[in-house]
Amino acid sequence: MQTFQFYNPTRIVFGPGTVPHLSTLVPAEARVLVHFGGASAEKTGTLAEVRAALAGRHVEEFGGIEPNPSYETLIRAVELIRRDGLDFLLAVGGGSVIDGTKFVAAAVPYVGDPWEIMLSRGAKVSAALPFGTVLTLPATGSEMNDGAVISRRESGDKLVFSSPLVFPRFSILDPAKTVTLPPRQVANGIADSFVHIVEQYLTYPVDGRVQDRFAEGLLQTLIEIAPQALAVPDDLDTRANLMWTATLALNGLIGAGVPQDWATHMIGHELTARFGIDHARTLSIVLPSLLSVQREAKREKLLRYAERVWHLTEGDEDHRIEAAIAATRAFFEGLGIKTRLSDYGIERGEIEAILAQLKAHGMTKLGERRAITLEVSRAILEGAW
Ligand SMILES: NC(=O)c1ccc[n+]([C@@H]2O[C@H](COP(=O)([O-])OP(=O)(O)OC[C@H]3O[C@@H](n4cnc5c(N)ncnc54)[C@H](O)[C@@H]3O)[C@@H](O)[C@H]2O)c1
Repeated sequence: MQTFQFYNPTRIVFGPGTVPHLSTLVPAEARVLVHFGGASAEKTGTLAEVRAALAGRHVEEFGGIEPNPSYETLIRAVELIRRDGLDFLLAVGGGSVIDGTKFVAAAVPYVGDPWEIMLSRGAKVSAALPFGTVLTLPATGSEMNDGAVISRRESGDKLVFSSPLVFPRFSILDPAKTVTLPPRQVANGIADSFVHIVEQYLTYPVDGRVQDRFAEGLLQTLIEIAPQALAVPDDLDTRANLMWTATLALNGLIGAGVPQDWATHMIGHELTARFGIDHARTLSIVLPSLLSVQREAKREKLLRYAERVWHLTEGDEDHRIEAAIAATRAFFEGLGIKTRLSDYGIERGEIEAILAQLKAHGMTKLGERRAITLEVSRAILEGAW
């Protein structure tokens, strides 16, 4: 196992009916800005519950944080907070609203151009406003981690930053808040969580037995609950399992002490930035091809994945690896997610432009061994077409 530090200060308040806990979780004297996305938070009644829990406080609201939150929108929240002297943020929504809130939290006290936060990948963050979250979409793990992904529309960038200063103070995880999700978002959440786990598991062995078994347990849970989570929205036990799996998939625990890949994410971000494809769908396009191209580098873990996650024990090693990659693709397709670039109407000729974006963003040595050069990314994208 590799040397590591594990730090996670986010309080999780889990279970149906937990939104009223906001009344004690948000400091009484705070001047609060509630962040939300589109119409869903209002329509589903979650905002009304939040307002009721914070009645009597100084509370302002900022809606319209879009999926793949944009710098252009978030900077308006920064201006509002500075103007009105607000000092506590509450994100109500999925990963986009929470990520956007993290950026705003860091941007408000930032001296200089806040985009530098993204360009420095968070290294320049030295202060941030405190914030909590009410999660409505199990997918990203953003509710219990210190990372965020922000897009800049004018330049077509989609960049990641992280800082220990942007862990949420608390996150309310109420599975009942997910019953209104359209099937597309449920499928996305399952696929996103799945790939988060794979990024931290399917690398090379370092005898991290605890991490491997945590990861295998989470992957098996997703495979087991996916059909029911999609078919029966108000099965709260299933939704609770999905919610907690998605959080544990990316709260730092399973990745501590083991190598991590993240190449699928970095290539996927370029697909969202260029074509607007949902985050989880980009991952489902890239991952099967990446596993295929990287089969030698990942050989030992692929064999373990085949056996422990998919129970594939028949045939020789190459056959089992092939079958595990096919099972991964079939899992995404079974969620209703197409797994090829061509399924999204993307021309083969676009691959050069995607590679140019990767180059422009410094993504020229990706993966757990930094061995995914642009040439390897080209092979992955061609295999994904
Ligand atoms: N910070 C991280 O660690 C991390 C990890 C992975 C992905 N991300 C980023 O997170 C973003 C994606 O977040 P996401 O997958 O949570 O989706 P999202 O937050 O973009 O939401 C997707 C859609 O679902 C709607 N929605 C949310 N909750 C709903 C509900 N309960 N009922 C009905 N509709 C609802 C939203 O309004 C939105 O239209 C991407 O930008 C991605 O890059 C961040």
